[in-house]
Amino acid sequence: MWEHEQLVVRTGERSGMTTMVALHSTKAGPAVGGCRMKPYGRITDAVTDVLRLSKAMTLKCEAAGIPHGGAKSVIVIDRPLTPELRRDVLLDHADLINEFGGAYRAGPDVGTGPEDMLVLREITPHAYCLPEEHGGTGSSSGPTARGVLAALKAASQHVFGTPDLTGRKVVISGFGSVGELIARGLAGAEIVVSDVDESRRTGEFGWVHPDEAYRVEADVLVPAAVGGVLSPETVRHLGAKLIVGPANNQLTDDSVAGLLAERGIVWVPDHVASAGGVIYTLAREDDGVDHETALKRVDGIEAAVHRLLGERQ
Ligand SMILES: NC(=O)c1ccc[n+]([C@@H]2O[C@H](COP(=O)([O-])OP(=O)(O)OC[C@H]3O[C@@H](n4cnc5c(N)ncnc54)[C@H](O)[C@@H]3O)[C@@H](O)[C@H]2O)c1
Repeated sequence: MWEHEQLVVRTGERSGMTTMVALHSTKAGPAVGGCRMKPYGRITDAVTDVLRLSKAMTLKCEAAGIPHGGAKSVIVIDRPLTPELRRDVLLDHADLINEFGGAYRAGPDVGTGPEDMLVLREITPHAYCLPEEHGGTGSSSGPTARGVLAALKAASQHVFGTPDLTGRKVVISGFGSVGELIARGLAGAEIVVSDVDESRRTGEFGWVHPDEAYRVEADVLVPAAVGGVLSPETVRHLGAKLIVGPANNQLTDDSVAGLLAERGIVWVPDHVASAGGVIYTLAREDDGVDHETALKRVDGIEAAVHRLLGERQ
């Protein structure tokens, strides 16, 4: 069933590249969501991605009690990006964002960062997370990782009877900006990391090949790379008892949640665990609260996960 309010796909005038915005819902307020920039095999793959991700943003805002709806945008990279081309496609995308008249407000996502938001701002006021020296809150990776750590505490209490993961084996799949901060926030745990990018292997933590990350016997698995990693096939071989991570849309489809429950594996939905970034950004940039107050709101994810897992019992 079609449940989105709008999907707009445009060919950029400057760049000739395809960019798109999916507005899932504005019922709770203007829709927010990141701008993803990456190559896709086919345009239809990008459309599928933007539709799923925008719906997940609605769920994320709802779960976090934020008065916003969900949206997402995608810039489809179809050739090597020079700095000029990157700028052109961002400006094209900013034109598209403006067509929504404030109903869609963009932030960074995979492939974009605060410097790109600065380029969007040349054309549209509807871009969050500018670099701090330009008055924004910069990268949201820190608050996102903090939110995952809060979710981990509550879930660990539920599964292991203690919020403390000291001595427990934690596998983190995706050793990028959020994955690394989660690893550093779990002092005392036995951390094993995994990444398709071998250059991320530093020797500081244990290492497992990405193909094995979901099979390794562990107490906790943290999906921190890409979506669609929990499928009927992967769930059959999962080696962890608890799954909590920031990667968006971890399940290949909703039925996988039932398969996890059948195997007795506790999974905290990604739209709950990964909300720290959006909670922090909106608290600072829309509500104008200070850093500490915004972090306290992020820490509220712990109580949200307690409620969620309590209800499931
Ligand atoms: N950064 C945020 O504030 C934020 C907020 C909400 C959700 N998320 C989600 O969390 C995840 C991580 O975000 P990030 O900002 O750390 O991204 P990132 O790009 O910094 O890191 C992702 C890492 O995953 C690795 N990777 C890619 N495919 C992989 C695979 N198949 N197996 C193992 N590793 C793989 C990449 O090499 C990279 O090092 C993403 O799914 C993102 O959408 C991030």
